[in-house]
Amino acid sequence: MSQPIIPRIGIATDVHAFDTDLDRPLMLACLHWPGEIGLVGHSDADVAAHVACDALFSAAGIGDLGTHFGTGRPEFDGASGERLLREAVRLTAEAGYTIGNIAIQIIGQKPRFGARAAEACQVMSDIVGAPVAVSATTTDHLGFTGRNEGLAAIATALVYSS
Ligand SMILES: Nc1ccn([C@@H]2O[C@H](COP(=O)(O)O)[C@@H](O)[C@H]2O)c(=O)n1
Ligand SMILES: C[C@@]1(CO)OP(=O)(O)OP(=O)(O)OC[C@H]1O
Repeated sequence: MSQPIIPRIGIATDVHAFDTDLDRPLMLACLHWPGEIGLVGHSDADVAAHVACDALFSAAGIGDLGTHFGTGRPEFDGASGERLLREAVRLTAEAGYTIGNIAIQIIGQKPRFGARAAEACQVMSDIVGAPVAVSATTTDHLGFTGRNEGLAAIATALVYSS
């Protein structure tokens, strides 16, 4: 008798502060956001791409962002969210898992995400090779995201044994 396929869920959170260098470009959900202030990080600090990677690692049970892209890995200094996400997809497959979907929620006042949400979903889905849904919410001006000090993101991912 064939074994049932039991999917595995992963969860992740990430936070990055807005840069005090007002010229740093904002990369968010694998898109460039002209006119918006960028986030601080060793990489391009794409908080949405990072949570997607971390949720995949969590679902596959293969560690976390620091395990694979830690600051002890200088080859990832300045890496784009897209590069990290492609590598996370490769590592997930290498661990024997197919990706079902990823859901990401960005938390912050700015940028207003809605106008480019469909574009972000398409770009990230193309990179991952499975549906990626990206949405956004504010905290009604409460907390560090409410004060525009940075962005947070949370994500879940579902994978199943290939
Ligand atoms: N950075 C953001 C945050 C929110 N949105 C959109 O606004 C809707 C309402 O957000 P509340 O936090 O006020 O409930 C939300 O559902 C998003 O559609 C956005 O585009 N960008
Ligand atoms: C991506 C890495 C490595 O370049 O750096 P950051 O861009 O600072 O991102 P973060 O989400 O803080 O942690 C993961 C790091 O390993």
